[in-house]
Amino acid sequence: MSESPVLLNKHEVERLLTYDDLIPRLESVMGKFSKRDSSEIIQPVRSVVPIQQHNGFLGVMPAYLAAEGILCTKMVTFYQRAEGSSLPSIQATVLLFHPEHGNVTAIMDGEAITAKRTAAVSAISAKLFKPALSEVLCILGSGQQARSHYDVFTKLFKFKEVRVWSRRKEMAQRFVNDLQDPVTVCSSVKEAVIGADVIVTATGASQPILFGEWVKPGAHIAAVGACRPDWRELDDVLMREAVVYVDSREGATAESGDIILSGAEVFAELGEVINGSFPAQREKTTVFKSLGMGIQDAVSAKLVLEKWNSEH
Ligand SMILES: NC(=O)C1=CN([C@@H]2O[C@H](COP(=O)(O)OP(=O)(O)OC[C@H]3O[C@@H](n4cnc5c(N)ncnc54)[C@H](O)[C@@H]3O)[C@@H](O)[C@H]2O)C=CC1
Ligand SMILES: O=C([O-])C1=[NH+]CCC1
Repeated sequence: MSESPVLLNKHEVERLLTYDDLIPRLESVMGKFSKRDSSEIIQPVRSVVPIQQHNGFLGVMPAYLAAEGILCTKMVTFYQRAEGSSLPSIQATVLLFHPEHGNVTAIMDGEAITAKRTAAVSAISAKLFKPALSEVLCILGSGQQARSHYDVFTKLFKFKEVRVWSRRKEMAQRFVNDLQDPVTVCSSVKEAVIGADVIVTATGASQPILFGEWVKPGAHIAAVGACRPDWRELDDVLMREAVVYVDSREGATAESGDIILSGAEVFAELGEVINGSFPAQREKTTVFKSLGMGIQDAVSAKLVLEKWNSEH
């Protein structure tokens, strides 16, 4: 009879998962993934069950990392919520299994993992693609992802100015009120992005909100929202003019409306740049289109469990 799984709630996962530990593991696993060695990593494209009646979907995200001994799946729901709803848009649970025996070893909250690993991967993209002189950070959206991106981007990089825009100005104001450092609240997307060197799009938009004509040449955009084949955050001009990087080519061509509907060409995966097989075109305008990957959840969950085990 196997031992009962460890149960970890959001508070515990948040406490145990630090960006300093997470970033190197994500860099390593993204690099390995891009080598496409199926004896090392198996990660199918996310299975998605649309719940059209309620503006949501259920995604199942399994992954097996042989060398690391990680067998994992995340189950995640995303519901487009009314502004100010008390329920989060993303709710998730992550299961870790014993790869040899198949029993569940841990069941943990996936909200904190999703928030932190997505922001950490965007930060890796910014490290590689942002202009050498990056003074202005702009965040579009004021939800969970906006906050985790603010946290890790301002932890890793020094900006002279940080701007935030949200659909309702009071939500942007609420976001800023929670922070220690000054952040400019902008009244329009245009005002927020003009002159910005790094732009994070982390909204629930399903139509473009960011237009290429406003974007400073050479800027880097970490595009986190619009994770359905018919949803957009970025317009055709931006998608076609920028050098487009993705987390996974298969995920991007199956799920990203920004890529599918604009017809933009994917230049490389983040992992291919990490591996040195494709260049980081830092001097050009770059888009990193993130959809999220099971391997990112898997290494995050393993890290959380290792930390928890070291304390018990
Ligand atoms: N790439 C990835 O790995 C991940 C992507 N996501 C995506 O990131 C986005 C943000 O997620 P959360 O921060 O968790 O959600 P959230 O609900 O906490 O925040 C959503 C933000 O988008 C804004 N928004 C909603 N609809 C909008 C519209 N039509 N136009 C402009 N702004 C709009 C809201 O005002 C809010 O500021 C979602 O699209 C979600 O699917 C979430 C998790 C992982
Ligand atoms: O990777 C992820 O968990 C998600 N991507 C888009 C919605 C949830």
